[in-house]
Amino acid sequence: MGQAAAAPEIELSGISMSYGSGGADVLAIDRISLNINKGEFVSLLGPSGCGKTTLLRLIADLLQPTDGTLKVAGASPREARLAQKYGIVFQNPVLYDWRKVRYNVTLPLELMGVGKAKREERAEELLALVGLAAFADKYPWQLSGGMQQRVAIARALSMEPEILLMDEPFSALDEFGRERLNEELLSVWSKVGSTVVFVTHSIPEAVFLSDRVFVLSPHPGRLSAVVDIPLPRPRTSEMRNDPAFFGLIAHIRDSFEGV
Ligand SMILES: Nc1ncnc2c1ncn2[C@@H]1O[C@H](COP(=O)(O)OP(=O)(O)OP(=O)(O)O)[C@@H](O)[C@H]1O
Repeated sequence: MGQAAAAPEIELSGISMSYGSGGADVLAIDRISLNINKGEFVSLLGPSGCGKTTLLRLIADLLQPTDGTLKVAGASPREARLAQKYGIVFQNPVLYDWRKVRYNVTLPLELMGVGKAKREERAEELLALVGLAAFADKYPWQLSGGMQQRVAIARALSMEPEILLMDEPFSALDEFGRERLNEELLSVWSKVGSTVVFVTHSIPEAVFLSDRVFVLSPHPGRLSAVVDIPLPRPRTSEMRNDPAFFGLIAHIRDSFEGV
């Protein structure tokens, strides 16, 4: 796991993105260049409005840049999307309340025409992976917010995506739930090995999870620092009390000063 890979899996060069047209343009992203390696866990970190979601949507092919080039595994984001390379987890889990948990997880497989037996097998595997095997036949509304987000993660992993894009997935949870989900996400990631791009405005969350943190500054959104996180893996809850952990948080906080 980590950064030891050949060609970068995601390459952004000189990416800019403006919203709107005419005199009212908002420059959300201003000439951002960065590379993300295969199997790497990176965070996009910054205050509200710095363009984190925009950047994630550009990678996901949900938006087109106004300038610059973006490559995913050597191809365009469109080709990557059509090749099912992405799993996406949004801030709000967007589950279907009338479908049991197992059928929420298998929805993408159903849409792709995967047979029932295979779908059932995958649901069992994925729910075990996110620690929800016992909840397969519950409905989403019977689960806590954290459990619902675990269902959304299982669903995002159902097509075995090479790249997992996560947009502030735990921001609606309390501090305890968020820390637990951070640890669970790392345990899932260590098993699936996807490249993860994780959007957050929490410095401790970015430090705890990532191999590298891309720090963004707002108005317009620019890349202001790239911080390596050399904490060993697997990361444990005890590491949150480690001076090295606090040191990295302070270092990133300092990089915001003057922003
Ligand atoms: N559809 C849109 N039309 C016009 N401006 C937009 C649109 N979406 C985002 N913006 C603007 O682009 C900038 C970046 O927004 P973006 O949502 O990417 O930031 P963010 O860092 O994800 O913020 P947050 O943490 O609040 O979600 C902001 O100034 C925002 O107002």
